[in-house]
Amino acid sequence: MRPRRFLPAGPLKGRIRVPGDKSISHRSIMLGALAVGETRVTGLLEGEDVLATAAAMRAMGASVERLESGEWVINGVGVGALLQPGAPLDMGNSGTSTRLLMGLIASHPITATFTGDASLSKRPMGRVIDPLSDMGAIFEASEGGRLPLILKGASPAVPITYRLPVASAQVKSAILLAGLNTPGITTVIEPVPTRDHSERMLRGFGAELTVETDAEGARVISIRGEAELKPQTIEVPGDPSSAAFFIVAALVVPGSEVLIENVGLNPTRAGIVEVLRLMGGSIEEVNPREVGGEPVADLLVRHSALKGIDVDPAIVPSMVDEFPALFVAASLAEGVTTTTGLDELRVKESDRISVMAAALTAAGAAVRETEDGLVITGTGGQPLPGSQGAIATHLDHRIAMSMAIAGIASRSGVEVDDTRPIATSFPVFEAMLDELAA
Ligand SMILES: O=C(O)C1=C[C@@H](OP(=O)(O)O)[C@@H](O)[C@H](O)C1
Ligand SMILES: C=C(OP(=O)(O)O)C(=O)O
Repeated sequence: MRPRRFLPAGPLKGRIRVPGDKSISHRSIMLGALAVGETRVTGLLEGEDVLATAAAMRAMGASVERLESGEWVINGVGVGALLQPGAPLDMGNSGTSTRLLMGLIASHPITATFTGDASLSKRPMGRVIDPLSDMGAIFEASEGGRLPLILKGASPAVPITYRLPVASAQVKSAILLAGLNTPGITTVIEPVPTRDHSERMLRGFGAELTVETDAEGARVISIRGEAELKPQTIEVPGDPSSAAFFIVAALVVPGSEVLIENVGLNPTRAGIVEVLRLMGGSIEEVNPREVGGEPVADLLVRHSALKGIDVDPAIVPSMVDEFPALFVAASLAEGVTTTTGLDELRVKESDRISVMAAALTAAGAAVRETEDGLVITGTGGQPLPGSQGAIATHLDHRIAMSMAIAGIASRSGVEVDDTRPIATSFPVFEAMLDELAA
């Protein structure tokens, strides 16, 4: 364990550039590994989760090499040509690697064992095992559909039409990726829209993919299988989920003004910006442009007097990873913030509802946990008292980073029990925070 006490900071000033988007980085490597020829990626996130994806694609025959910081070159094997890995695939802490790779392997004639850390081994895999089994893949999972598990791919796989029972981009993507090497048309029906990076990137790599809206307003996404992918040059935009910690930090620490460059603002990801603005946050979009087929802008964030609000549950999928950071903002706002519809947060790296309730309470915030959310009464801009002992982060990077921000906005600091998991998604987080707060 690597504990650290995050101490109160003066105004945050300056400009930062957050690392590349984690979702897009995973997909760049996976799709590059399936295209015949050389894919070049710049701005790749070199976090542990993405490195787990890179190692897995290497183990299945692709060449995935780092040239310099963020700059990678991938030589793919072609759809249908993944090799059987010689050893178990260690997915570390990464749900995205696990579920998307299960999709890829499900329609290849190979067998793979998936393992992960203590956090990942508690997370539900039934949500991908069910549809991929319908496509013909065979699973031997641990109790409750968990890791470690063995997956035997189907050859040929059977195309399906599947209606997502949970709003999950990982489940959607797993089925679409399985569809890549499945004869015929594989369809996913998505009643609630989730991040659409897979759709954008599959199309970019040349797959035949259509998106329609049905009579009930659900998205109907179809992919034609036995696709041939063409190698691409990809510039990965900055990760809005990483930017969120610094947006909140700049909003809550008096006197702050921070420019966060190159933040991806895909509408299926940008819910946090909308909610913080509704709370009164000053977040200005400077130089809006397109990077790697995604909308991007620099965000100028200034300290603001935040007000509590009722967060509309319809916005949850577009900010599903940002609630821990939002809870910190709510703890420092004036009045009550109510969140509902957050059931999915209970099956992330930790149960982010309970763990954040306990963490913020330990830091002196007024928090009440409900079945599907938190009700937080803010301090009205006064710093949080701070924590006595160490806050338990349960191998969850986003809990650690959120409580670090709570610490800099506290009177006595907040101690986090383990900062190591931060490296799964944002290895330079502490260095950036220390520099801005210096
Ligand atoms: O598809 C993706 O890249 C992701 C989807 C989301 O998970 P779910 O699909 O489980 O909601 C998100 O929480 C995760 O960080 C990344
Ligand atoms: C939920 C997350 O990631 P994953 O599901 O890939 O572990 C996250 O990064 O917050």
